[in-house]
Amino acid sequence: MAAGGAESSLELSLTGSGAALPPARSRIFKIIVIGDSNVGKTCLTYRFCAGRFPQRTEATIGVDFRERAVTIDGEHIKIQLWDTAGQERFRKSMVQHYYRNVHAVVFVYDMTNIASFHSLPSWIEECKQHLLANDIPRILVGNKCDLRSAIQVPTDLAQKFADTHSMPLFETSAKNPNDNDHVEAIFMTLAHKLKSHKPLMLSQPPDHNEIHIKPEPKPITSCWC
Ligand SMILES: Nc1nc2c(ncn2[C@@H]2O[C@H](COP(=O)(O)OP(=O)(O)OP(=O)(O)O)[C@@H](O)[C@H]2O)c(=O)[nH]1
Repeated sequence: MAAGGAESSLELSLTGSGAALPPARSRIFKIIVIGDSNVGKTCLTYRFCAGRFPQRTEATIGVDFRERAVTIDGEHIKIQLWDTAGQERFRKSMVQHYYRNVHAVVFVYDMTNIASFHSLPSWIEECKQHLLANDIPRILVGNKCDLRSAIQVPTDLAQKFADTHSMPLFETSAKNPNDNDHVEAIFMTLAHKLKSHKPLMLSQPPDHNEIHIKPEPKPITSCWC
């Protein structure tokens, strides 16, 4: 899906008595997902927003945008995941757009590819260059933990890196259906954090396809496979 549609609007709804009332407002959280090409950014965002692993993916060009409505503690919230291109040649023209009005950042590496882990400092540097505020929540996600025999990034190494950069670490798999809940918990943990931070409020009519999520998923710092 092409980036866009993030604008919000305030509409009026009618009650049974005919009186016009504004609909409930919902906050929108914009979360960007960044990391090397092929680490599984598209699959992770798809898993959270569509509830399944995509049958096939192609390299993201520029940025893709997926959205899911959730309810946390009775509040309607829209979680927008901006799935960015990992390949430099597909990023250049878009990069300044997706760093605008960001509420949280998800750094992703592939647990079976040490090079994607070693690239993390350059992704952190890119965030700095785009002047992201220091207090924006950031998390680190090691993906593809289902490929147990091919793991190249040990958990203790990743945990050390996460600690150094004050980020929680999550190891998971977008592919393994048993890990579905865990991908869910990662993004819901972020949403809970953002909700308590009370970032920019945007007006938005409630969504009919809303999915209700139980509150307070536990942050976990080890593999969920
Ligand atoms: N085994 C396994 N494969 C995965 C997992 N997540 C993604 N993949 C595979 O990894 C490849 C790349 O996945 P994408 O989601 O397209 O990667 P990306 O990070 O979005 O790549 P770019 O768009 O180029 O930045 C695909 O072949 C996926 O099927 C996972 O959790 N486990």
